[in-house]
Amino acid sequence: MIHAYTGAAVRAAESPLLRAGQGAALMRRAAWGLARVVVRELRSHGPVAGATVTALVGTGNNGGDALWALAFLRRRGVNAVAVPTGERIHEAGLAALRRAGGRVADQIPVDAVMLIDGVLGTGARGGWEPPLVPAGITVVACDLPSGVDAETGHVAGGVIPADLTVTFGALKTGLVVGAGAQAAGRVEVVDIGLGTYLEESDVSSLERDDALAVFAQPAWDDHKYSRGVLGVCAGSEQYPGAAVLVCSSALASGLGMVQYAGPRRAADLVLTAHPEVVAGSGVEGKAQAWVAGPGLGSDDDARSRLAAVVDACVDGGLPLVLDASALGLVTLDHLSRLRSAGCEVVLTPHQGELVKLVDRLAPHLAGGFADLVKADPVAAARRTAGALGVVVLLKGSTTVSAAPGGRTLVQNEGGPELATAGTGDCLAGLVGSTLVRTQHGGLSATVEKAAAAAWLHGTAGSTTASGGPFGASSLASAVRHALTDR
Ligand SMILES: NC(=O)C1=CN([C@@H]2O[C@H](COP(=O)(O)OP(=O)(O)OC[C@H]3O[C@@H](n4cnc5c(N)ncnc54)[C@H](O)[C@@H]3O)[C@@H](O)[C@H]2O)[C@H](O)CC1
Repeated sequence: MIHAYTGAAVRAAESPLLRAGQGAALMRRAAWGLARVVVRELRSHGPVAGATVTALVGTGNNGGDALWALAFLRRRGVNAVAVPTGERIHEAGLAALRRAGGRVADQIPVDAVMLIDGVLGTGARGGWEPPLVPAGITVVACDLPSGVDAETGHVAGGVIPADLTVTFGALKTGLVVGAGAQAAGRVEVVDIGLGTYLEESDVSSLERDDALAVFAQPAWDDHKYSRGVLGVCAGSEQYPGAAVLVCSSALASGLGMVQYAGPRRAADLVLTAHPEVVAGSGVEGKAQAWVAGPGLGSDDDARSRLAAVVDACVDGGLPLVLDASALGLVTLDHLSRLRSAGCEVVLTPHQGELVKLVDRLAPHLAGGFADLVKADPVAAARRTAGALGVVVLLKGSTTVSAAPGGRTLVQNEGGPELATAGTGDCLAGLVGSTLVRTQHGGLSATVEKAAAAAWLHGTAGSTTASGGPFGASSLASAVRHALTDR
C-alpha cells in the first residue's frame, strides 16, 4: 500500500522542526537527496563530471532546494547552472551555489543534459506558464512539477512534464491524482525526517499484492457457491452486448458462478459466449451480490428490473454495484433501504454521470460540482460518498474510490486506451466479483475491494494496449493473465 499526504499535511509536519530551527537542515537534506538521484541518473547515461545540469529556480524554498542541489552537484564536478525565474531568490541557496563554483544564467544552457524544475513546490498558488524546454533534456522535478497543485493534482496553467519527480518527506496527493500524476513521471521519495510528525495519510493506492489478495485463489475445499455467485442485471433488447461484457470480466476474475437476469436476446448472447452462465429473466437464484446497470436503458422495463435487484439485495443483505443506466434510475429510497439492510453499495460513475447523479440525489452539493469533479476528483468522490452513504468509484485517468467515512484509494494503472465503449461494463463486473467475496475470507473494506477491481481493470488494460488498439471484449483474457501471473 502506498500512502500520500496533502501539501498542507507535509507543511504541518515540517512546522515543529522549523520552530526548532531545523529549516536549513531540512532543506539541505532534501537537496542532498535530490542531488544523489541526479547523480545516479547522470551516471546511467555517461560521466557525471563535466555534464551540464541546470535548474529553473523559483522565488521560494522550492528554488532553495534546487540551488542547494546544484551546489552539491558542483562538488561532484557537474557544470551547475541556475536560471532564476522571479525577482527574488533563496539567498542562502544562491550563496552555497556560488561558493561551490556554480553559476547563474538567464536561460537554459544549450549543452544542458538535465533540467531540475525548482520553480514551484507546495507553496504554488494557481497556475504559471513555463518557458520552452529544449527537446531531449531529462527533466527532474524538485518536490512537485511546478504548477501541480499538491493537494489535488490539478494543473491550472502550464507544466513541464517530468521524467522523474524527487519529492521530500512524503508522497504528495497531487502526485498520484489526475494531471499531477501524469506530469510527475516516476516518483521517488526522499526521507527528510518527517516520519514521526506526519499524521494520517490523505489517499492511498493499492499495490499489486494488495489487489491480488482481494482476488484470492480458491482454497482446496472451495466449491462454486463458496467461491461466490454474482448476479448480473445488465443488457437489454437495445444494448445486449453490455450483458456479455459484464459476465466475461466477472468470469475471468475467477468466481464460482455468474447468474444472469435479463431479456431473451441478451441472455442468448451471454450463453453463446459463456455457456457456464446460469441465465433467466428474473432475479431468483443463489446470487450473493449483484451488478446492475450496464446497457439497461432508461425505460419502465429498466426501472422495474433495477427495482427487483434492489429488493433482492435488501431482502438478502447483499452487496450491489450500480453502474451506467442504474446511476440514472437509482432513487434515494433505494439507497436508504439498502443502507438500512446493511448492504455494501458501490456506485461507479464517470465524471459526467457523477455530476448528473449529484444534481438529482444530492442537490445541496450541486453548485460548482461540475468544476469540482475536474479540478479535485478526490473531493468530488468523497463528498458524494458522504452525502449518499455509499462507496463511490469515480472513473477517470485516476480511478478514485471513496468511502462515506472519507477513506480514499486512487489507482493509476490504466491508460487512455481504456477509454473505449464497454470497458466500464467490464469494470462493473470486476467490482461485483470483489463484493461477492465478502463472506469468503475477504476482510478488506468495500472501498479496498473497489480499488482492487480498478487495479485489475487498469492492469489488464495496459497489458492489452501493449498489443495495439483494442475493444472491451479483449479485456477478459488480460484479466485472467493478470491473475495468473502471481
Ligand atoms: N519548509 C521547509 O523547511 C522545507 C521546504 N522544502 C521545499 O519548500 C517548498 C515549499 O516552499 P515555499 O517557499 O513554501 O513555496 P514554493 O517554493 O512552492 O513557492 C513559493 C513562492 O512562489 C510564489 N508563487 C506561488 N505561486 C506562484 C505562481 N502561480 N506563479 C509564480 N509564483 C508563484 C510565491 O509568491 C512564493 O514566493 C516545498 O515544495 C519543498 O520543495 C524542503 O523540501 C524541505 C524543507
